[in-house]
Amino acid sequence: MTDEPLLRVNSLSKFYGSRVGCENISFDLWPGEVLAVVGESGSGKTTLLNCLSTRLMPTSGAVSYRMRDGVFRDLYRMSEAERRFLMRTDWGFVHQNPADGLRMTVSAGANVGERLMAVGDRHYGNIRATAVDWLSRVEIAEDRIDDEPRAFSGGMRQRLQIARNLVTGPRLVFMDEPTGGLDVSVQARLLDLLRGLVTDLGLAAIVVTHDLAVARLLSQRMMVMKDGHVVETGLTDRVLDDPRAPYTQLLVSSILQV
Ligand SMILES: Nc1ncnc2c1ncn2[C@@H]1O[C@H](COP(=O)(O)OP(=O)(O)OP(=O)(O)O)[C@@H](O)[C@H]1O
Repeated sequence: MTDEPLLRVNSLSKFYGSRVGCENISFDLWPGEVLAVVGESGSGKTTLLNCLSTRLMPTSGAVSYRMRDGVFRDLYRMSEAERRFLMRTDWGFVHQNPADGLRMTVSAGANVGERLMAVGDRHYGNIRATAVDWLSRVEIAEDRIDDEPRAFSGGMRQRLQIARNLVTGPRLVFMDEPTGGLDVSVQARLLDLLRGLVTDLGLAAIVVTHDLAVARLLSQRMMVMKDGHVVETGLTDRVLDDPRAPYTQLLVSSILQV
């Protein structure tokens, strides 16, 4: 274990004109740590996630990331090519809608395999074997490897998206409502699977969710947002069992429908 964080977020703000997206957000994320960002619709969760993953440029603030060589780099001062390289190799991004993270008209095997090719693997036999292994890890039968994801159920698509993201061994995964839009029984199974993978791989993750059960199951720490601001942060069990901010108390007692 290292005694340095993976990600350092410093006074991050994003405004859309005069409207606050998120404001003055600071935290450290440690290797292997899962942070849940919760809050009702419009609280700024997606804005924050998109800024952290450099899909969106913040208005002010800095985020530094500890690269594999141990050196911290300011994400917003990197070149576009460097950021793309990080996204291909060291990071994953799991979208709520699997169609946003998959190529729907190429086979399941290719969806996983092309990420390996993007990091330089050229050996067809290895790529296929690794793809088969990853499909089985996300409970997709080997005989579906040549099928396109559009022939898959919602749950299978989401599991495929997860395999595509994890096959390159990322150190940090961003997830935007990873179980949203699925049937409740499918959600429970997916959540179990995700929890197992995150633990086995020692992944660090930032998970945006409006579902406190997802936060409870996946994260060690959580951050509660309202109107673009963090209203409470702490260990997930502490925040859920003993919420201190009045807004968190409302959330936890389910008075608020988020
Ligand atoms: N492209 C945009 N242009 C202008 N305002 C935006 C834009 N995107 C988000 N906002 C505003 O920023 C605030 C935060 O929105 P954001 O989507 O980050 O919240 P959220 O918590 O992710 O909500 P949801 O759960 O509905 O996705 C809201 O007031 C929203 O209206």
